[in-house]
Amino acid sequence: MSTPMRDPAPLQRLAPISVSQRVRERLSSAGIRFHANDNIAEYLKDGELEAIEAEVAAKAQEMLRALVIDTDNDHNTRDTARRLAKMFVREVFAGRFQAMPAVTEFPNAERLNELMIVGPLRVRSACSHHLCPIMGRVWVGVLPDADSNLIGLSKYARLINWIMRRPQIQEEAVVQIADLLEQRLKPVGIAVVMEADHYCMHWRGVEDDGAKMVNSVMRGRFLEDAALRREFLTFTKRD
Ligand SMILES: Nc1nc2c(ncn2[C@@H]2O[C@H](COP(=O)(O)OP(=O)(O)OP(=O)(O)O)[C@@H](O)[C@H]2O)c(=O)[nH]1
Repeated sequence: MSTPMRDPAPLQRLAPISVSQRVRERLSSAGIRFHANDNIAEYLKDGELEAIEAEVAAKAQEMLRALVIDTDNDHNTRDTARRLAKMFVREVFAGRFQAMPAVTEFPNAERLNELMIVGPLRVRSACSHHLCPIMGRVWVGVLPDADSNLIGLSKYARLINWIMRRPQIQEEAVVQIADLLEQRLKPVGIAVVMEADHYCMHWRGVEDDGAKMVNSVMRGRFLEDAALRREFLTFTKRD
């Protein structure tokens, strides 16, 4: 009498799935994009970030092994996988996993309607292509009206760094910054200029140490009014 073949499907269904797969499935079924520079904090449950960090550490350990590094006997790399996971999840890419910093908005009680400029603000990121550092500076120009909100000066740095602490490309980073500030401040004009060093060009690849990228977003009155745009750009004159 032959033994009936076992159907492997029910066992596969019971196999535990990784935390990252669980979160990816949750995001996909909600129709939420999870590109490198998107924030997914709202879709993480208690304890999942710790589990993601552990999963990243296990995968990083595999990568070190694939690079033929003897992590068992090399005292310098024994703990590197754990450090990499902590760095990506808690530090340099924390802007993907943490909720937006709290920002108090104040009414524009004195009806300020003149150009305000904040900067240069230091920003650090990494390119989405090679995960090499991007180190730069950002200037923000805001033209408020009576209906606009004001925010504390330090909150510009907090919001911008929340966006930059994700794998980015500079063209998308400046747009995300302008979108967020526009949403919070409701100005009649917003301008963002970013100047950055890309280590994927300095450290590797073409190995050009001097090249920088400068780009900007101009919206509302900054688009319509050349004199206003010039005034802002004069203040952001880079050395
Ligand atoms: N447009 C843009 N490109 C970026 C940014 N950061 C890095 N890059 C570039 O992204 C590109 C990635 O291109 P690929 O050709 O796929 O990668 P690669 O073959 O490793 O490129 P090389 O750097 O030329 O060796 C490189 O040219 C980088 O210099 C950014 O913020 N904006």
